[in-house]
Amino acid sequence: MAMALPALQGSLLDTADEIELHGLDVRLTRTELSRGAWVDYRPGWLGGAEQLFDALHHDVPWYAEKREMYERVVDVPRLLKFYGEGEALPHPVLTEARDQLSTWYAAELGEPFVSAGMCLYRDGRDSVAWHGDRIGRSKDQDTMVAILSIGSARSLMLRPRGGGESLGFSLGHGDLVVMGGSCQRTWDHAIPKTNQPVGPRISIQFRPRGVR
Ligand SMILES: O=C(O)CCC(=O)C(=O)O
Ligand SMILES: [Fe+2]
Repeated sequence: MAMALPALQGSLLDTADEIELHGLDVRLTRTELSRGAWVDYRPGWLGGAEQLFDALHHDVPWYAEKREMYERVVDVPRLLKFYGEGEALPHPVLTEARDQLSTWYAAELGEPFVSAGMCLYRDGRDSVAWHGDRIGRSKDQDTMVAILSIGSARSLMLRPRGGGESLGFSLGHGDLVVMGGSCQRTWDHAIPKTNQPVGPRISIQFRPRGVR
């Protein structure tokens, strides 16, 4: 039987979870991978991640993509939206996130993050297959790809290109991962499908100019 929540409890729940970024100066840990690749991980970077999820889920003009595979046209197993350099982002906290990342990594990266790619994984059947973000300069240059993750947690897996032991990060609920150094060309990453009953997840990938 459904129980009515006291009004006070409802309002407490609302105000406890404001959408806000925390700093990158705490709880950020770097994992050095092989061949000059590394990953930074900052759990809980964004507070109020579930509220931001609801806003983006509703406001972003998500589209489905198809691609050819073995001479058949198949659905890409996730929804997408891409915001290029200079395009307004669908929530002010994302502009703040991009700028905070640009400031934090300025010395190491030498240029700002400018684009925001977004993926919506509707359930455990949605995924992204093993790949590196190697369209553009990342094909032969070191760079960074920063991923803010909201909604349900999914595993981001990484493994050396050409084979080797993989490692994984559970990403959701406002967590940040930054893949850096040679990571895009010497390692691959994936969000595998899962049989677990998971809710939807949105990832926002910030990249510098000319990296895709
Ligand atoms: O959803 C993610 O965290 C990863 C997405 C990704 O690898 C990509 O869009 O290139
Ligand atoms: Fe990727």
